[in-house]
This record gives sequence, structure tokens and C-alpha cells, in this order.
Amino acid sequence: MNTQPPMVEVKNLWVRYGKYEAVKGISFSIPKGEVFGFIGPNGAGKSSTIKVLATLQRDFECDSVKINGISVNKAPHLIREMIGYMPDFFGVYEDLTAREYLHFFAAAYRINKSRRKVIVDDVLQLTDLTEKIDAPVDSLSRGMKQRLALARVLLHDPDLLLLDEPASGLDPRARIEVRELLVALKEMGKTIIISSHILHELSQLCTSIGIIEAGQFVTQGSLDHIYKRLELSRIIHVQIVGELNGVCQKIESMNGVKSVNVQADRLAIQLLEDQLAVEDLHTQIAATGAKIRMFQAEAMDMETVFMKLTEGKTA
Ligand SMILES: Nc1ncnc2c1ncn2[C@@H]1O[C@H](COP(=O)(O)OP(=O)(O)OP(=O)(O)O)[C@@H](O)[C@H]1O
Repeated sequence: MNTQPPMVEVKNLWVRYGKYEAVKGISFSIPKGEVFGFIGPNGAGKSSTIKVLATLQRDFECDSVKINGISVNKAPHLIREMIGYMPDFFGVYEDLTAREYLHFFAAAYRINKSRRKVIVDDVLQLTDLTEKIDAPVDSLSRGMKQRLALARVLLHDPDLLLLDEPASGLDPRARIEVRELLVALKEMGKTIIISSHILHELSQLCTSIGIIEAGQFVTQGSLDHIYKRLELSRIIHVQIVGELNGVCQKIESMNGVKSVNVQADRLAIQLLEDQLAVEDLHTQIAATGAKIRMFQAEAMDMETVFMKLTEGKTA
């Protein structure tokens, strides 16, 4: 029998600001090594919940909130050694270089002076920032700053990463870089909680997700489960060079393709992602011999999810 406690266990958590109820009795459990996507629109209660886990939100009520079996209330100092918390803002670090920034936090984490250089070099390498070690933090691009913020929370090698909107405000390329870094951390066995208001952003990364709205879970479980429950499909826009003869029928007959619409200069393919992944659709189209000029998946945002929910399909 597995007697290991889950990495995160939250039972009946309430967060109030004065009379306002930001989090209304949510419960969830995350086993070790999972990547849990916390999805919801602005103001849904994601940051408040993450702050409770990060021991930064002291005013809350619950039946229990535990990390690795240890109560957040009773032993916040032990919790802080186990977690790496990345808030949804970076802060201002005028004049500090990346090296000084990381050494400052390594000292704050009470990492022995003799080990700091090796550890700082390691986290810079992992986040692909070695070349920026002497660059002023304020001169870094937003994507680099996010990677530096991730490097910072990795300094003390925590088991649990709490990442509040790590990809917000990034351009598509920087988003991909952050995602690749998170995949590497997942492979290293870290347990990760990551919040976002874009469902698709988390779909290739998360093992399970919880969708929160107005302080309560709308649904939670594996992504497959949620796609099925919401009957979610996504539109993929594809341009093919030359004649479309026969290509449309071939795509239409693929498992997971719900429909194919021929538009002015492109095909709009409705895809059931729980049956066929976006990247596999690309591979299968290429395998028909068609030359793909453009292949673009529409982002799955909260709006789409809530539209689906209000259509009553999940009732
Ligand atoms: N310190 C505070 N005092 C008063 N109200 C607050 C405070 N912090 C958050 N709130 C309110 O609580 C609600 C939940 O906020 P929270 O930041 O947890 O949501 P969120 O899902 O993280 O949203 P966002 O994506 O905008 O950060 C919001 O209505 C917010 O205005």
C-alpha cells in the first residue's frame, strides 16, 4: 500500500478579504510528480490559493492544507524549504546583474557561501541564461526575466513549484521556451502547480487541471476527462500548396477530425483533441503527401470553455 502523503492536500479552503469571499471551500489533492494546471479567469481565486500554499496568505480557513503531509499553518518554515514560489509579478531590481540577483536569493535561502557559485551556474545553465550572467536584470527581455525568476525558485532545489501565471505577457516564442523549461522540470520529478487563464497553454504540460471560477471549482481532473466532459474541439487553420483534390476527404476521414471547412485560402479543421493531438494531425496531413504552407491552432481560452459550460453540455 502507498502510504506516501500527496505533495499537496487542500480540504475546504476559504479565503476572505473582509466580507469578500475570494476562495469558497475548495478541495484538491496533487500526488508527487504531477503537473497541476490551475485555470480560471482574472479574479477567480488562483493567486489567493497559491499564496496560501506559499505560506504568504495567513488569513484563511480550512479543514486542512498540507504540503508533503506537513500543515501550512503549523510549520510554515518547513514548508518554505520545500517550495519554490514564483509570483505573477517580477519586481524591480535596479542595477542588479543576473549573477547578483541569484547570489542575493541564494543567500536568502541560506545556501552555504562555498556552494553558491556552482548552484548559480547550474540554474543559469538549466534556464539557458549563462550568457546573461553579467547583464543587468532590468535589461533582460520579459521572457528572460521569467526564466530568471524560475532560476531563482530552483536555487534551493524545492520539491514543489508554485508558478503564478509564468507565461503571462510573453510572446509566442518566449512562451514555448518557458514551456520547454517546465517540461524539463517535470522530467526532473518536480511537482508543479501552474496557473493560467489559457487552457491550451497548459494542455501539453499538465497531468491534471482544475478550472476555477468565482472561488469554486467548475471541474477538475485529467485533461482528457475535461475535454471529453466539455466535448471540446479546436479549430486548426491549414493552408496547403496546390490542388486540394482529395486532401479534404483524407483529412475528414482521420480519427478525431470532426469536420473540414474549405475557406477562401485555407481549411478550417475542427479537431477533437482527446482523440487526435494537434501535432499528430500535422504529421498525418503531411503523410498524405500534401505540402503544408501554414498550420495554426486557435488558442483554447477560458471564454471558449465557459461558453461550452454555459451551453449546458456539462450539466
Ligand atoms: N489583498 C486583497 N484585498 C482585497 N481583495 C483582494 C485581495 N487580493 C485579491 N483580492 C480579490 O480576491 C479575488 C481573487 O483574487 P486572486 O488574485 O486570488 O484571483 P486570480 O484568479 O489569481 O486572478 P488574477 O489572474 O487576476 O491574478 C479578486 O476579486 C481580487 O480582487
